[in-house]
Amino acid sequence: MTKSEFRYAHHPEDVKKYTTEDLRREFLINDLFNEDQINVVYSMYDRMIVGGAMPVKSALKLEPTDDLKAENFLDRRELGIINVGAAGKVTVDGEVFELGNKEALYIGKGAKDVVFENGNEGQTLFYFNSAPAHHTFPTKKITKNEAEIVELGEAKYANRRTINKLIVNSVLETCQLQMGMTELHEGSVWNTMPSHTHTRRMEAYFYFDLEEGQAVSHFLGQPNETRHIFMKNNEAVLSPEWSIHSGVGTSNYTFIWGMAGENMDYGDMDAVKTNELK
Ligand SMILES: O=C[C@H](O)[C@@H](O)CC(=O)C(=O)O
Ligand SMILES: [Zn+2]
Repeated sequence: MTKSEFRYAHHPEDVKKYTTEDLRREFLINDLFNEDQINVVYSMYDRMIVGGAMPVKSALKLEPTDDLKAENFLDRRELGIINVGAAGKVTVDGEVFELGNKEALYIGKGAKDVVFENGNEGQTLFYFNSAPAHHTFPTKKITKNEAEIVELGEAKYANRRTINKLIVNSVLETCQLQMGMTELHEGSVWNTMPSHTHTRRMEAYFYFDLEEGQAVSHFLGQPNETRHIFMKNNEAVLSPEWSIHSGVGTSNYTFIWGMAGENMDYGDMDAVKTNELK
């Protein structure tokens, strides 16, 4: 079963007036994993789809939603999946890909049958992002061994973190999707500081491996007009092209970032000086 939701894009002048409840309704995605269900949010930010699949008793087939008006989900799209749970498998037109925890799969445009299945080591949880695509690049599994890994931050700023660039153009070709996973080291709690915007691309963050009872305060908004959303484990948040996307946790955590838009240049960011944030 697939549950689908549609989200509009916003003008930053409107978002200035949003209450906590408005911000959460528009930007927070807090219902990604339900037993034997696929949940998708179709966003007007670069038509990015953010989703989660939790196969328990049965295998789950990725079905097109009404927003897609397509025969198959990937007729005009590409897909990036990262397993944030126990081992599971994804079958793409008959080809089986075993995905362990924190392993990724890129699926090119045109694949017809994408099926998610649980393994037998515990509960698998597949987080995914999908963007429009106009060319078919090969489907490929990516582990940390193939990833481009960058160490960032400093313990004295509580932001030591390992950036695993999994689905990026230095690792494999995609049309516009870029995805990766950033792991905060123990004792480090700040991500994406100094923060940045990139008007050429939207972004979605998905926070996981956050200890029970802890929270991440995610910051959004234009650099001179920021807001925050308190987030729990396994929740995602949409970041408009004009918004910063940074967070601070009450403990360490891991998050997945996914982007779609104009260019494929990971380094294309407009940095914001930390002491100029408002
Ligand atoms: O545009 C790039 C993204 O915001 C993230 O990759 C940043 C990030 O993971 C980090 O600094 O911790
Ligand atoms: Zn970014």
